[in-house]
Amino acid sequence: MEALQAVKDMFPRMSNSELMAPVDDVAVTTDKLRQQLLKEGVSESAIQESELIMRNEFASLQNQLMLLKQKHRMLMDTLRQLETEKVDLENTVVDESQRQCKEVGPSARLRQDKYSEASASESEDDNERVDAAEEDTDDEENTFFDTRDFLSSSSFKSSGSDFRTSSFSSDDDDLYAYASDESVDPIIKFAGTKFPYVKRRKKLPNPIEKEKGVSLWSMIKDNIGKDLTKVCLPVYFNEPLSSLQKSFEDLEYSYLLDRASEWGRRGDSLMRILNVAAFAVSAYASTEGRICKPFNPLLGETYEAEYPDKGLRFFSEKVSHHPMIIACHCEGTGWKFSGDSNLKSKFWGRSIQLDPVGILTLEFDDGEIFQWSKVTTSIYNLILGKLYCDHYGTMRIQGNHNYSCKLKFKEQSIIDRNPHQVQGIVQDRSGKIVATLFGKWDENMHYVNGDFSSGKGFDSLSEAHLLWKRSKPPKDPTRYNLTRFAITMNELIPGLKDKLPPTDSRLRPDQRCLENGEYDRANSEKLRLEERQRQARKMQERGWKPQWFAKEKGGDSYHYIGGYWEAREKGKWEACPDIFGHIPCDQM
Ligand SMILES: CC(C)CCC[C@@H](C)[C@H]1CC[C@H]2[C@@H]3CC=C4C[C@@H](O)CC[C@]4(C)[C@H]3CC[C@]12C
Repeated sequence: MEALQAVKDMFPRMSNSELMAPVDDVAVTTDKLRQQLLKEGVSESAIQESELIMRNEFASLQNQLMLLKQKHRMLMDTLRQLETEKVDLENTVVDESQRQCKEVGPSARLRQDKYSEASASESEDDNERVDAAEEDTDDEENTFFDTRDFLSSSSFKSSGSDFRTSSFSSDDDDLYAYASDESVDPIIKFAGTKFPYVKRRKKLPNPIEKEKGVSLWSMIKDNIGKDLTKVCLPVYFNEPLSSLQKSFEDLEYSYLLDRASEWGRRGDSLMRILNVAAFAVSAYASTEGRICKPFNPLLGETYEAEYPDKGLRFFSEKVSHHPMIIACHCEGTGWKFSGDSNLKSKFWGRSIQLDPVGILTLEFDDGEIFQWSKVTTSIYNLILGKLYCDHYGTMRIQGNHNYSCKLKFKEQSIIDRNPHQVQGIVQDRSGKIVATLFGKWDENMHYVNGDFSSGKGFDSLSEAHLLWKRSKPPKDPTRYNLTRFAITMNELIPGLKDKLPPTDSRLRPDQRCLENGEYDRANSEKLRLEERQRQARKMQERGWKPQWFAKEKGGDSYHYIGGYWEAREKGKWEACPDIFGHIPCDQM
């Protein structure tokens, strides 16, 4: 926050009237010139000609000045707009770091020690960059060998043809990547693929209005004259998904959990944790090339995703506005996944660093539990250049049985020819490394048995197995760059609308308008809801409680209290307020 303030102070704030004021009339007089020329005995006509020349010269100078002033004004507005975006982004994804520091509860402390150290030091010295990845001074080597070189070598066997199922349309093949490894049991191969087919859309609706140009200026001019703090970021920067829906994106590759469940059932806990690790990495795949902001859900907004085609149902709710926390709960086939997410941010001028706080928990029906936290994400080029994000740091997947896993996400450097690398190891209770993982968070993950964490011995290596491969992008990519899975998330499939509570993200009007390409309406609806959301803090202070999640006794994390699907069965939504409509006076 301090850093943000410091940067803000760097921008001089001129009032709009100052900026728009016409250039003061520069009085140009030729009197002195005339007198001089008269003294020299120059003729009247020559004097008049000289005066004309002078006046013309000044007029063109004045024109140039006006143009410069106009350019200056545009630049100032651009700067202001950029500043607004920054602040808005902060508000959406971030919350007061101090508040969070104070609120570090037992569950947060459960996380890896190094990580908590990093967050604690933040309040002491906000300006010192604490790099979770660098901080990790573990015994193992930190070197990242070049997986690309390795993957392209002839010793690598498991790429080639991936597993395909016939029960899916041609569009859906490629979904369940699996090594062409004959030894893999077909039951494992088929785990997570034998679910009923549900017809879902393959593209977003065609935009009703023409897409607006990417020009920042087109948006700036709409905001001229507004108080900086009241300017809301135009909907143009949003993608037609809420953060609640975005959290469901982590489950795109849920078949990895189905496989993990099946492996464990057969007593192979190593294969189980390898699939869990691949799942944890796969959650990042959809962030590549995504540069729009998800909608910030309203307090109490919910999102349900019933996906029998993936053998799961997912539910999420925004449980707190300050700090912004989203809780989710997902029931799969043989497993349950839950967590709450809250982002701590640091602003570095041209980039923003987001540190997710909170633990994700995966519990298999046989009682095996895995817990991990997400790594740091940074968004670069906020001011100039192409916006992109990177994920880096160490992720520890802690299991309650035999194995635990450590995954390192390599931080991208400016000249990195091979970014997005992830490498990991699986250790047994005694600390022995039993398997090595490697890949890229936006491409694939492989494993080899044994310890290859130093990268040595890879030449002689003949067996690397594919665990996960990112599925191909949609046929009709939009400017939001949504994955095929994300495209399905805001769809109101036939019959669904009647079953939803009034709090579901799919019913949020501005988001729906944006999806339909009605940009102007989307903007005005967004303004209305944002105005409404300003009441949220007050509501929370007056003891507002989430509907479907509750804080653990003495803990800090939210847990699903149940009842959502039961209420849905009965259509009992009386307790769900109409959050997208107009606010009743008694709640103001
Ligand atoms: C509008 C302009 C200025 C900014 C656009 C910012 C985009 C790139 C930001 C806004 C919110 C961000 C997301 C917020 C939260 C998470 C969860 C984290 O565990 C992985 C990264 C991820 C998924 C972020 C990816 C980048 C993201 C989508």
